[in-house]
Amino acid sequence: MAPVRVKQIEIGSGVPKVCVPIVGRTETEILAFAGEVKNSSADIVEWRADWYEEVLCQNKMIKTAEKVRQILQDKPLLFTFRTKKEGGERDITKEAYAALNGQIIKNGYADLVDVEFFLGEETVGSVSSLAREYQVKTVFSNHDFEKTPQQEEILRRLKNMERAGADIAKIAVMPQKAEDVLELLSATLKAVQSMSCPVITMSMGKSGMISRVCGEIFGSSVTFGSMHTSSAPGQIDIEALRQMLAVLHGEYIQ
Ligand SMILES: O=C1C[C@@](O)(C(=O)O)C[C@@H](O)[C@@H]1O
Repeated sequence: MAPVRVKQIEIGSGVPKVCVPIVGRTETEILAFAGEVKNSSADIVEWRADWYEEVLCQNKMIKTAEKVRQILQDKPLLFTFRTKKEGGERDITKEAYAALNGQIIKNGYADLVDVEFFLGEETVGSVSSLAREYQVKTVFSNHDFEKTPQQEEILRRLKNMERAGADIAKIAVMPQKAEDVLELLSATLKAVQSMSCPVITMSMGKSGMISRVCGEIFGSSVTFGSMHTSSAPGQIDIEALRQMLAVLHGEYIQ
């Protein structure tokens, strides 16, 4: 598997990289959050733009994006509009989704963009080819907030993302029982053994929390941690998460 370099960060080698989502509804909230994350130990910052109440107002959105970029300076930024269907805050047409991501990519406001895989070939293809042109990395993603598909299906989706041109392939699923967490971890291990792009996986909720700390062993290259507000169930506070990653990295072995 070949790691992906984004600014000073290498995704897909060593300790999983910690990504903290900015989840603010107003520009004031978003910029304050960006300031806090900038000064934290986060390796990557995700801006969950579907939370922003002005996200579909092009002028305001561009101005806010420019300010976020300025505040974060050299911290890698992942831009994400999560659709309602996959657990996000609002709906969007495919045209508006492609236009929004296009604006962010062309203006150089993000280092990585999240591309929802099930939006279909046309949208995924147009956003990802633009990203490639502007040297922005793509994280193809899929989320199931209800259940966990079988490991063969999880693996199939990750591989399809790679085949469709993802720089990084991501899937988040919800466990209904402990076996579901094993299913996700098993699929993750098989993915890193058979794919060439890094993968990001997580089992959500409390029982899936273990999957957010063991990426160094089973292969998930990024883990999402929270700073006072989380963007998905089961996210661990960034400081506690750092410690758990350090323990599993072997830093506390005597
Ligand atoms: O895709 C993901 C993963 C996530 O859903 C999680 O479970 O941590 C959180 C989202 O903000 C992010 O876009």
